[in-house]
Amino acid sequence: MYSDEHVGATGEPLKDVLAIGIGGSFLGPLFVHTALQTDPEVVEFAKGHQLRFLANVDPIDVARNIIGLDPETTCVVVVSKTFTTAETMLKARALWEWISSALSAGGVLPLSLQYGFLIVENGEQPQ
Ligand SMILES: O=P(O)(O)OC[C@H]1O[C@](O)(CO)[C@@H](O)[C@@H]1O
Repeated sequence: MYSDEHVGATGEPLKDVLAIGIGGSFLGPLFVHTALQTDPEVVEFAKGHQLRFLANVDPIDVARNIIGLDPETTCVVVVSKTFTTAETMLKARALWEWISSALSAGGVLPLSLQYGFLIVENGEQPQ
C-alpha cells in the first residue's frame, strides 16, 4: 500500500491504515509492525503514512482514532479469526459508516468501498 499502487473508492492512493481487532487479532499485527520497525527500508517507505490500531472495547476509541484521518485515503483492515467478536464487529460497523457516509456525500457508490475495506480472517467457515 505504501507504494501508492492501491487506491481507495475515489481513486485516491490509500495513505493510512486503521487496523481493527482485539486479543490475538491485535497482537499478531502489532508484532509484525514492531518487527518491521527495525528495517530501515520499511521505515523509509512508511514515512508520511500512519498505522493506528483499534484494539479495546472503549466505544469512544473509534471517535478518538479517526481524528486527522481522511475517509478517502484510509484503508480499514478488520482482523478476526471468527468475525463474531462483538467489539470488533461494532468497530467495523462504525468505520464502515464513517467511510460510507463521507463517500456517499461525495456521490460515490458504497459498493466501491471494497477498495477501502480489507478483511483478514483465518479462511475457515464459522461453526
Ligand atoms: O480473532 P477474533 O475471532 O476476533 O477473536 C478475538 C479473541 O480471541 C482471542 O485472541 C483468543 O484467541 C481473544 O484474546 C480475543 O478476545
